[in-house]
Amino acid sequence: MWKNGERQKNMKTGGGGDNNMFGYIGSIIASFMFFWAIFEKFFPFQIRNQAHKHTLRLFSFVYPYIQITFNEFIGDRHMSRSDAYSSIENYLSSKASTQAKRLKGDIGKNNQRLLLTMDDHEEVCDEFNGVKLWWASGKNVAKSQTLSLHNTLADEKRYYKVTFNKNHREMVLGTYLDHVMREGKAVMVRNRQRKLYTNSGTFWSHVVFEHPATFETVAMDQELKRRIIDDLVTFSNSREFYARIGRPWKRGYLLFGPPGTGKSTMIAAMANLLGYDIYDLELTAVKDNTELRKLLIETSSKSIVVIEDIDCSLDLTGQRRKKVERVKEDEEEEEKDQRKKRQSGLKEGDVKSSQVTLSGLLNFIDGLWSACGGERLIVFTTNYVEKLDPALVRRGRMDMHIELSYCGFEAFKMLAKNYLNIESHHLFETVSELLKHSKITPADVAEHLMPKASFGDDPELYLKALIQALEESKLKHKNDTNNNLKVSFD
Ligand SMILES: Nc1ncnc2c1ncn2[C@@H]1O[C@H](COP(=O)(O)OP(=O)(O)OP(=O)(O)O)[C@@H](O)[C@H]1O
Ligand SMILES: [Mg+2]
Repeated sequence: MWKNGERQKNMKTGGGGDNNMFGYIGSIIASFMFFWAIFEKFFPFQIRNQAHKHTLRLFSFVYPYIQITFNEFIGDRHMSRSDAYSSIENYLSSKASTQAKRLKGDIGKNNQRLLLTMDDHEEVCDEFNGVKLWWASGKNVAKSQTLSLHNTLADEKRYYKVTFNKNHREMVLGTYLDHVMREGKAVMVRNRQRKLYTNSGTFWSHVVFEHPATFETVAMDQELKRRIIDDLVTFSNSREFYARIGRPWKRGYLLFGPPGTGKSTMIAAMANLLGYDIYDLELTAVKDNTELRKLLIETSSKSIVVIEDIDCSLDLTGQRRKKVERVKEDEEEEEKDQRKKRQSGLKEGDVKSSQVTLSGLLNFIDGLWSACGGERLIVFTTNYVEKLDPALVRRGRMDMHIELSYCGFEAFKMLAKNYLNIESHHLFETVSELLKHSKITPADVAEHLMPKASFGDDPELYLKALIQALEESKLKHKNDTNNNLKVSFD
């Protein structure tokens, strides 16, 4: 904790580049206070008022510091909590936990972690670009409204006050306070309870988002995984870059691959990596382009807008597919449609009246209003990438195309480590050979590695069951290839 004396000592020893003159500040202040006390006792109000004005002028002339106060509540009736105050509170929490002697702890309504802040009348020191600043918390207690004859309401007005040398005025008012606000908001975002939004009509409703998936648990090619993580992290740190080149701060990802290869799981891992909310946009529940635009405007910054199974949601000629009339291509898709309909609560009649078009969706992705809020990912998933209109997935709209495919040996090893807690086994070689000749998804492999009472803790039993499934899959794959050959000879 920084005391006033220490602050002055630091200024003298080069902390702020001042000379010895400031060593006398303490005694000057004490003398002023002494004279002021006498003055207040013997002179009338008008003279005192004038003298006060001049004293402040003189005081600010010799006082080498500047102070800025941030009040907790703003507005005439102090009804709303200041965003700046909340940002500072979050910004200072890490400093408070290491420097302050008295702390306050709380889990706010939307917080998922405990937030430690400094208690009233504590002080912490901060350093930015080699410049020292002192933050103090305080409160003014004013007795305001009288509730009854005997009761008074003590009105506590809390504030943060930052003190710094006047030589650094420009830097503090410019970059430093900007940095505090931004960092404070980032801490707030990291601490908040994240949400999963779904749309019904023009409204988003949400539940708390607590998906356990992380990139460590997603089984896939390691090199591809590293590239995706790098891309995401670079994106989230590129605010200035996007501002400089004049592009909205957003990035599009297209995830494609067969069912059960981890597309939805990866979206959850992305949200967990960056601490974003998810907006799961159900296009079949959106009436028209206007409604689509309205929904987008309501999404917040630091979020992922997801459209799952994009090929099922849009007719790629530009008109929405009429689901009721659509010829079902196979049983798998039919099941998916039923699921979508159930999720969105749509009746068949509703679907016919929907008019979201491909161009409406393109505007949704890169229209002017998509820039509102900033820092947003748009993720499409599909099982059939070849069915998508090239305009929809061109670079700039969908910046990164990620193929999630059948389970390879590397992905298997990751699943074995996560599910069975083993990194090697004599059966791994057999699994590796079989994986080369069978098409099995990570979801299927994971299913075989799920705990079973009859297998207990013995990894060998799980691996043997998996090997059997792989052999069956290999056989099926071989038969399918033979059948295809027969057709082509006819
Ligand atoms: N690559 C993977 N790594 C780890 N687990 C996976 C992976 N792929 C699938 N799984 C497991 O399988 C389940 C289904 O996966 P997920 O829902 O992500 O598939 P999907 O690709 O979205 O399928 P669909 O195309 O049908 O939506 C998940 O709960 C997850 O546990
Ligand atoms: Mg999915």
